[in-house]
Amino acid sequence: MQKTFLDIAVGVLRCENEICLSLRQKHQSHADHWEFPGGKVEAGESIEQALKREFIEELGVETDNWEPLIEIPWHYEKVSVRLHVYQSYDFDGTPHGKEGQLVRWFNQTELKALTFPEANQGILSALELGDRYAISGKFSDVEDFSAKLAKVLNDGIKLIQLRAKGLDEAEVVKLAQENIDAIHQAGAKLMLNGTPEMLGQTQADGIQLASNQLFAYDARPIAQDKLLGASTHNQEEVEQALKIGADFILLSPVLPTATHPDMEALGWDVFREMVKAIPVPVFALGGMKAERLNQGKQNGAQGIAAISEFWN
Ligand SMILES: Nc1nc2c([nH]c(=O)n2[C@H]2C[C@H](O)[C@@H](COP(=O)(O)OP(=O)(O)OP(=O)(O)O)O2)c(=O)[nH]1
Repeated sequence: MQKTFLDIAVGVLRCENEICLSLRQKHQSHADHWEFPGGKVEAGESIEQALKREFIEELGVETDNWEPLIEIPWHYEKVSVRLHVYQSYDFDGTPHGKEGQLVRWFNQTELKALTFPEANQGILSALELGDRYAISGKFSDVEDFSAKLAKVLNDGIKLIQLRAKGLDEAEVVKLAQENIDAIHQAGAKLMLNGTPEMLGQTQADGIQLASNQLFAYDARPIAQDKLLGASTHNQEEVEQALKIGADFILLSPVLPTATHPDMEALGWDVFREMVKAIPVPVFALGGMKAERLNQGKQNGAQGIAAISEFWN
């Protein structure tokens, strides 16, 4: 049976590193949970119009320039919602709880410790991850790896996957440890293409599970405070990735790619339809070039992932 979703406009209002939240009240569902202000989209309203109205009604501030961040479909016990999450830095006035609710600014790093409605996990991931994901490609030796990594960091890329198929596990762990300080100093995060055990031996930020690894687990294989990325190519793999609590998904190949000439490309139309049903950020992989970033976002992606485009 097709469920009807209630469209909810959700606004991440930002001021430098801080984000404005309000506390849901006793008479509401998800009482005492923090939320990004917003509410139901009324008939005939665009998301931006709904956000402007809600922020005036609930927080007494005029807002503008809302940009899409992520769309989250979610089934609660009594209602199914589609959260249309937008963000903006543009507001006039001081947000305050016009309906008696507590309103507070939080530093982005504080959000993980707060209690939100379940659907918000994907919003937190979307805020944490950038919009470009670099996957390491060929390198001749350790020095060459570090030089190529330095270029990626210099380009402002904040999410990097260490993928080195020619090395054994101990060598990958060593390479990760040798480069982790440079990555963290640049404000970036390192994902290991490897196992939970390897993650435990490094200070990397998370693991990227290959599609054939996903089915080895029934539940999330790493701690909540680490990032779990899942590589997928079809609906079945996406469902398994969500079942084991992936924080974000790589979906490929979106376009034909020289690395996997045997695989049929999904194309943007299929990609967009699949993303619509996924409640966490999705990176488009396969044939990605920097200039495709906007196209990816228009098709619902968090951003694009690539080897050759970023690693050279
Ligand atoms: N505004 C907002 N709503 C959220 C967030 N996360 C989340 O799951 N939701 C859900 C909770 C509600 O089911 C719905 C918001 O609808 P609403 O804000 O008009 O609902 P409401 O206060 O009248 O409360 P209720 O009907 O759910 O009790 O979206 C969030 O971060 N912000």
